[in-house]
Amino acid sequence: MSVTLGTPLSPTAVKVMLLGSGELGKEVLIALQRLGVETIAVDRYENAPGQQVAHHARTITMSDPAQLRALIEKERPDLVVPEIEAIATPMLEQLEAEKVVRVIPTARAARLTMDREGIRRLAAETLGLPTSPYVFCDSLAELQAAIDSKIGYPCVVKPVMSSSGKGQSKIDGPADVQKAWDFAMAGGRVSHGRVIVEGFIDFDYEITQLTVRAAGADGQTETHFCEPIGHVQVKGDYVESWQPHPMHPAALQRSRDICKAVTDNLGGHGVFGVELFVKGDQVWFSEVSPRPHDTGMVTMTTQWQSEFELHARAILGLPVSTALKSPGASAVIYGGVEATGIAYDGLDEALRVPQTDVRLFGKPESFEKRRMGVALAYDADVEVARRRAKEAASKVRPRKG
Ligand SMILES: Nc1ncnc2c1ncn2[C@@H]1O[C@H](COP(=O)(O)OP(=O)(O)OP(=O)(O)O)[C@@H](O)[C@H]1O
Ligand SMILES: NCC(=O)N[C@@H]1O[C@H](COP(=O)([O-])[O-])[C@@H](O)[C@H]1O
Ligand SMILES: [Mg+2]
Repeated sequence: MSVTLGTPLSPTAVKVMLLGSGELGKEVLIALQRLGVETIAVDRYENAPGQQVAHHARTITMSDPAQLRALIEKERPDLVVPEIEAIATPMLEQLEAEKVVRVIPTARAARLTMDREGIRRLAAETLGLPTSPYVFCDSLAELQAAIDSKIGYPCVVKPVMSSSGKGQSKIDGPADVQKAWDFAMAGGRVSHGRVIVEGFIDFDYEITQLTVRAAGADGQTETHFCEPIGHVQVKGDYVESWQPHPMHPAALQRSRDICKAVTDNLGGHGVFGVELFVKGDQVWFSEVSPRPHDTGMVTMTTQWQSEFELHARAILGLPVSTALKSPGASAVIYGGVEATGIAYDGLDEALRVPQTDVRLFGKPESFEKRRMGVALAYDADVEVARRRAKEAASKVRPRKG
């Protein structure tokens, strides 16, 4: 097997198009740039983080199949790399079937993980993996009936298409049901009017198990596992992550068996962020992103090859190493204000916290709870790293410009 790369902006260029160019895509694009790949960053708004570092920036409605086809046919990338869920994935399947483009990891994987229903039914019903009990509902009445007959309280309601906790809420009793329904209707990325209600899992901890499918020397696909990433979520959105998260060997083995089953089925090459809930030796599959994961930003300080470099290498057919460099942690920097073109005070103070680093994503518009940056810290002691990452994040003070 020999992989050939080219020169960007020349006839030999290998061209990669990112569909979604937020903070995760930006890092994948930087990793691709370092290998001399020609990059096209697509997003729904202008000056998205990844668009600021790519050769080409395009702004379209990615959930519109006609716009998506027109752009891909015009740019003719070698690879299309979905970075968010809300994409017209059936169109990607068509284009892949017509051999117009290769989709990472596969168009089918992008479709199945585009909403919660495809992946949940695959994991629970086709693969028989343990998940929370769940029902999909199209109305408030169906939601109430599902809770009364099957799910019970407490439970969690989420729009079928949403991420980073948007539209998600926990229901503790009958008084919360209407509110949760209304919140889900307002919070989905594409309004579908459909939700999943899940039984609440009272886990000890949750992890992201980054799983990489990459070509081995003989051309066969190999599966590699990163050290487990522990994280804390508030209102369904990650605020803190660390690596490695200590696990009982039986729970770790069970986790990796689940990851292998899911990623073997989804196929293709690249990084998968498999989210798992753990209680004692019991492990539940929650969901999977067929791409780098937000909690995996910690790998920018903990691994020799970050999850973004791993993704870039794997999709290009290059070898990967998931070796840990140092334990470490990440902590999110939220916008805190509603404004465009905000300023960030306190970077010097943040970086004076030992063994830390900061990424500011450069998002053109800030919202109170929009993730605008992340602080990273490494230390032999993961608890020290967690403290320092949080301290560094707290020193960065976003404000109106
Ligand atoms: N059934 C459940 N039981 C207990 N906690 C849950 C359940 N479902 C979700 N959560 C909590 O909410 C978090 C976010 O849920 P989930 O990953 O489904 O949302 P999301 O919007 O897809 O988030 P992201 O895009 O960041 O992965 C989980 O990491 C977990 O902390
Ligand atoms: N959990 C999924 C996730 O973290 N996705 C990341 O957030 C961006 C959207 O941010 P925005 O909502 O601030 O535009 C996405 O483009 C991706 O990088
Ligand atoms: Mg999640």
